[in-house]
Amino acid sequence: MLVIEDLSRRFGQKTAVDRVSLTIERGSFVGVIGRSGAGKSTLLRLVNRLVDPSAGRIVYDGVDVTHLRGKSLRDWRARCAMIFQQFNLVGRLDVMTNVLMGRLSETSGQRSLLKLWSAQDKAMALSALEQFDMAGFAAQRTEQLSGGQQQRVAIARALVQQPDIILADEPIASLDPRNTRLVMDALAKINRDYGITVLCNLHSLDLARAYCDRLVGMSSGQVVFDGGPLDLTEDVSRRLYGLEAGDVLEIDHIENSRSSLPAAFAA
Ligand SMILES: Nc1ncnc2c1ncn2[C@@H]1O[C@H](COP(=O)(O)OP(=O)(O)OP(=O)(O)O)[C@@H](O)[C@H]1O
Repeated sequence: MLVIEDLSRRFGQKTAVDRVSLTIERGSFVGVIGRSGAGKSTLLRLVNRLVDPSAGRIVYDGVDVTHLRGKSLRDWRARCAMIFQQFNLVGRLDVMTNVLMGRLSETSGQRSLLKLWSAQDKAMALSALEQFDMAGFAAQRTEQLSGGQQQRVAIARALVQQPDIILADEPIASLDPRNTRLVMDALAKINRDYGITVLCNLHSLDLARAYCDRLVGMSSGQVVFDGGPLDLTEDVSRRLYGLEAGDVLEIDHIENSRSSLPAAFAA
């Protein structure tokens, strides 16, 4: 279980994340939603300590990871794999090598420098690629793949890391609808088949409702909504995105629109 307690991060005068407290159950698929600048990316980066908090704590399975350093920090980062909007793959290397990079924390520095991956690591990488229909591209240079294919390679790399948590920061932001579905399906598969907790920042409310079992809405660094997909009514969405009645929302298919706000919305 991941427990975030009163977590804040300031950048100069700006408070990007403001006293956020959340308890994330193991195996859940949590969507983090909210306007641009709401603090979603910073929250994910705080969890795997790419950004250090100004205040608050992050506790995983009873262990405080807020101030880890050195090897303990590297171990923690290996347990929470990050997936980025821009894939962060090495384009000139082949797909297989990129996936094997996910095994780096388990491989000695010398062996990884010499690319002496074990047979077990290679089998694991190939199996991960197979799961996302990417095994046929194993020997291809990564930069020759489409965006959606590259993101599936990034997800395979995250999977071989054998993480407890996947932090996906707008993983489908630059993809077309078909690739968007393939990438979201890949994350759903990881979550379902391996019980890996997924925290995923999303701009699309339709996707958030379709894939996540819990939605956390942020505004000005604070959590202002925390509920299930059905709680995300049109009223809630309008408040979250600060829209006036009549503005066009990207969610057109909300069936259960109610005028009263559910308890999940912290007024
Ligand atoms: N390294 C930084 N230095 C200064 N300000 C930052 C830094 N990182 C984030 N911020 C600010 O913190 C606020 C939250 O940014 P963040 O990227 O977390 O929001 P977001 O909800 O992920 O936005 P988007 O959906 O556009 O990615 C913004 O006002 C941003 O400008």
